[in-house]
Amino acid sequence: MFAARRTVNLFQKRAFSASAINASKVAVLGAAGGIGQPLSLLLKLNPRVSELALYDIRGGPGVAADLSHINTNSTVTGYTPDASGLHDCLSGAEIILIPAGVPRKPGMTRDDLFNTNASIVRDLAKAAAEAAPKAHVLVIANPVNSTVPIVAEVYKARNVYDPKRLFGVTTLDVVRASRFISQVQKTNPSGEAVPVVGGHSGVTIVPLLSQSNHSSIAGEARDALVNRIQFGGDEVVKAKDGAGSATLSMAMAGARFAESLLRAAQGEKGVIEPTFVDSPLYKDQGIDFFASRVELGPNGVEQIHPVGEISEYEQGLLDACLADLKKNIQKGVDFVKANP
Ligand SMILES: NC(=O)c1ccc[n+]([C@@H]2O[C@H](COP(=O)([O-])OP(=O)(O)OC[C@H]3O[C@@H](n4cnc5c(N)ncnc54)[C@H](O)[C@@H]3O)[C@@H](O)[C@H]2O)c1
Ligand SMILES: O=C(O)C[C@H](O)C(=O)O
Repeated sequence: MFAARRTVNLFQKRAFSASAINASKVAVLGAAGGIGQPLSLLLKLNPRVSELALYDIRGGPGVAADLSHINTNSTVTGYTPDASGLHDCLSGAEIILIPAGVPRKPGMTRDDLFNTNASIVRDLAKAAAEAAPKAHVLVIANPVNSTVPIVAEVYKARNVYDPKRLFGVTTLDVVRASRFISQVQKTNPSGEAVPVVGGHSGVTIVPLLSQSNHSSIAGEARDALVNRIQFGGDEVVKAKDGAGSATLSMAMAGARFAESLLRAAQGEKGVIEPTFVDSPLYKDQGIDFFASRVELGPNGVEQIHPVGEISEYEQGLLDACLADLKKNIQKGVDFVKANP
């Protein structure tokens, strides 16, 4: 009898301390969309998430009701644009993921989404800056090279900008890179790590095969692999034939990034993810944001890793990247200045 009671008490104590460590509210803005739904599903399955707050201009409560029946401990609440919906969704959030915005159709570049998505991201950033200024903001909406600077400008204008807490999600590029190289080399993708630096569109995506397990890939095989990694998004857009772009692989990549951030926030050391952040690496060339390997910590960015040694061929890719990136970043900054 005594032993049984003691077991229960120990269990309760362990359960309490686990939930205290893991209490994390995560908000998804655009939660009813192609990415938002599977991303929210993966977050519902993540035991590090204690509260899931789902916002969309349409359909948030339905997605929340559906996910709330899954037998994991986290609570799920759906919010609409009515009354204080967005504010309530964001309030108290530690992580805010933004997949809200329109996806590409065949023939479009990510930059073609700017006119629609810039104002969506700006308005969501305004709400986040007010309701949860200390949350980590993970921008998925394209064009990431411009939408991340948009969020930064919105936060700067409100004096709440913390460069360590703003991330452009470029995880899908390294997910693709490890998969594509494994297909060429006939290896297990989980053992492949190809650093991808720069930004998240076309030539701004710079895979560093020289730093992979297969540094000897050269010639046409190398060129084809680099091209596939840079334009992997187009493959999906073409295959979906007007019905959007990558959603399921993106949900996996976004959930992986959120999980890494939560692991780091909960004290794990040495958590490294590629991400597009406010970075010192090319500021001397007027480029304020750059994706490279970033060590994450409880306050977000802990350490930004340099690009490292690269081949002459990769230096050519990097030069092309930097030229485009500079324009993409400036476009986002100018947008907020002209449309505060
Ligand atoms: N970073 C990446 O690697 C990556 C990968 C894939 C897609 N994307 C981008 O993610 C975005 C979303 O893609 P998707 O396939 O989920 O699109 P989608 O159209 O399926 O879903 C977008 C959702 O956003 C919602 N939304 C629109 N305006 C909103 C607002 N103001 N507030 C809240 N919600 C709003 C819509 O109602 C919709 O549910 C696109 O811009 C796409 O290009 C980025
Ligand atoms: O290709 C797109 O437009 C979506 C996304 O950026 C991707 O890389 O799949």
